[in-house]
Amino acid sequence: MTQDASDRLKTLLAPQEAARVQSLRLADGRVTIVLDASGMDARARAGVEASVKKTLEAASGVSEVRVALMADKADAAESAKPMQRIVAVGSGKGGVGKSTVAANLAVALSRTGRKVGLVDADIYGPSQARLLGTEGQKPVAHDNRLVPVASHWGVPVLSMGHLSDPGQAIAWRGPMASGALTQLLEGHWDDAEILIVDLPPGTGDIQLTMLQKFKPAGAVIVSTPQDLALIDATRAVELFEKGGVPVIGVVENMAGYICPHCGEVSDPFGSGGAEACAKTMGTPFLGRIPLDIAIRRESDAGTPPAAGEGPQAAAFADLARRVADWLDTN
Ligand SMILES: Nc1ncnc2c1ncn2[C@@H]1O[C@H](COP(=O)(O)OP(=O)(O)OP(=O)(O)O)[C@@H](O)[C@H]1O
Repeated sequence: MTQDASDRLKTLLAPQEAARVQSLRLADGRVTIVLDASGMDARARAGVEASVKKTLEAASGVSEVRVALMADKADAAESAKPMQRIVAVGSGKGGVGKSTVAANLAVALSRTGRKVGLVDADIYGPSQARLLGTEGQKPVAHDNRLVPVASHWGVPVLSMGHLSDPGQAIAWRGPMASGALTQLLEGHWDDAEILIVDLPPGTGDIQLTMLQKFKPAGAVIVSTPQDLALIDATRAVELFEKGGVPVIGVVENMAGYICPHCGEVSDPFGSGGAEACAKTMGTPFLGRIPLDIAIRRESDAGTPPAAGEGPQAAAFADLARRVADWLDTN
């Protein structure tokens, strides 16, 4: 290829792309271009690669474009890691189904093809080992870090429930509990793009450690429709917002009970409260999960309903889609 042809192709690139060109060759219509990608994260690399490819493919005399991105070793190691984002699932109040929503959100996101891990940060009342059917499995340590336990549902998980005996009460003080949370979060989550973290209810040490140390990308708040639960949900939203963690939205769980015998829908806890509450707070509403005996039964059996078919799975798939959309655009 002549220098002229090389220069001509280079001038087609945006100046910031042209500045990164280390070599550019054209042979038999095929362009091989090497770019210096030092200091760029994975997203920026992908963006530059796509843009350069598109520009050169449109040039006359070019039938194929091969882009190679070169970086120093530290950069290359960093770019090999997938961008991992933490989504915290919280609630102001216990028993509203936060763990159930966290487990099924993880499974539903994984069904969309994303690589998802699940951390049970509910140190005092861990339930994810049961919900994902991994009770009795013990994580091994590698390089002083825990290796997540594989589950049947494509979602690896780490929980205090894997480390303590079932039914054993954990009575740690705040700093110890925060230390345990750190170990769970700093496990070998290398493959996970999204880490769903099931927080304990309320606004204590664990939540603060979580916000300060691990900076979740966003938080999902779970509430039932009763007024009292909603007041607590408002507090949870405030905690995250004060901590600089954007609230992805509020989910209403245990909404609308469908009688398994006659099919009549009733609202034992009221209905629409979480949507109205989200509106008042200016927070997105992420949808409703029905109060359904099948959800409790399947969850207790370690078979997350989100992994199945039918309306329960559809409700969690809908939630997962909203969370994924949020992550893609924020
Ligand atoms: N939509 C639902 N329909 C029926 N049962 C549900 C639903 N959501 C949760 N449950 C049941 O409610 C109980 C409490 O749920 P879960 O443990 O998820 O709540 P939690 O908010 O995480 O509680 P904790 O504060 O103890 O961590 C469980 O038995 C669970 O199976």
